[in-house]
Amino acid sequence: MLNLKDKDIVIIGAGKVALRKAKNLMEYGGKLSIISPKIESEFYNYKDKINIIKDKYNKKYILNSSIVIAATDDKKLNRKIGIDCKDENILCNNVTDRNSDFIVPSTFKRGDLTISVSTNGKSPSLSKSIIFELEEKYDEKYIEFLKLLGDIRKIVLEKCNDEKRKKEILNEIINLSLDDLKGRKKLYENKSRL
Ligand SMILES: C[C@@]1(CC(=O)O)c2cc3[nH]c(cc4nc(cc5[nH]c(cc(n2)[C@H]1CCC(=O)O)[C@@](C)(CC(=O)O)[C@@H]5CCC(=O)O)C(CC(=O)O)=C4CCC(=O)O)c(CCC(=O)O)c3CC(=O)O
Ligand SMILES: NC(=O)C1=CN([C@@H]2O[C@H](COP(=O)(O)OP(=O)(O)OC[C@H]3O[C@@H](n4cnc5c(N)ncnc54)[C@H](O)[C@@H]3O)[C@@H](O)[C@H]2O)C=CC1
Repeated sequence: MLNLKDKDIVIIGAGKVALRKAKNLMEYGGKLSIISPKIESEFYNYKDKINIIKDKYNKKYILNSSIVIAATDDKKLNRKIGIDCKDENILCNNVTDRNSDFIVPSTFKRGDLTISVSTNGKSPSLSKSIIFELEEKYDEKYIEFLKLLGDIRKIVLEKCNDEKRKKEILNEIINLSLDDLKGRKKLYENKSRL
């Protein structure tokens, strides 16, 4: 998982695929710019968050960025953008090439839980379908569940010095129900040592 806060990310092309990648990246922070002569209209809904530049690709636009997404419908141009990025030591995701610097998995989030699936470029459709199944299993309840697990873990790390017991507790609590987890949090909060 990359921490993209304050990183400059440039997306070349502003069609449907660029829009999907942009929405995904917005969830991770980062300063997004898009460069394209034609802009998918939905991009303008995010004009406070995305710097929209209506122009053809030019190398000057990628200089000083950390990550570039080559998302035009011109395979040759996407490849050229990849080469420019290599020259400048910038990581590039090419949406028309399975072998670019990195590929984007299918992803969903439940609070701090992130689930991502990749097929290493073999079948993006399969990634999407597996994510669809997992979204049903890991529903909205996991937001609170994970928050409680995080709260309890903090208490256990502070109050338990026995490494073996610490591990046992942290391994065990993931199997509790939401209500039992709430009870456990109260119990541990009221103890001075665990
Ligand atoms: C290598 C990779 C590079 C990258 O983009 O990072 C790549 C490449 C290519 N995708 C193509 C096609 C499609 N991609 C999708 C969908 C998604 N593609 C995504 C990622 C990736 N796609 C990376 C590998 C991920 C992995 O390992 O699984 C997802 C997971 C994430 C995202 O894009 O955010 C997102 C699901 C989002 C969701 O969950 O909703 C669909 C289905 C749809 O749109 O409904 C289709 C049409 C059906 C099909 O082909 O399966 C083509 C052919 C283009 C052409 O020639 O026409 C190429 C180029 C090639 O293969 O060379
Ligand atoms: N990796 C992936 O997840 C997927 C990739 N694709 C492929 O991705 C490519 C893009 O697909 P879409 O977004 O649906 O196409 P689209 O037609 O909606 O968008 C293409 C964009 O590229 C821009 N563009 C063209 N020449 C440019 C230039 N010189 N400089 C800057 N921008 C330029 C256009 O202005 C347009 O905004 C296609 O080749 C498609 O086959 C398709 C599906 C999924």
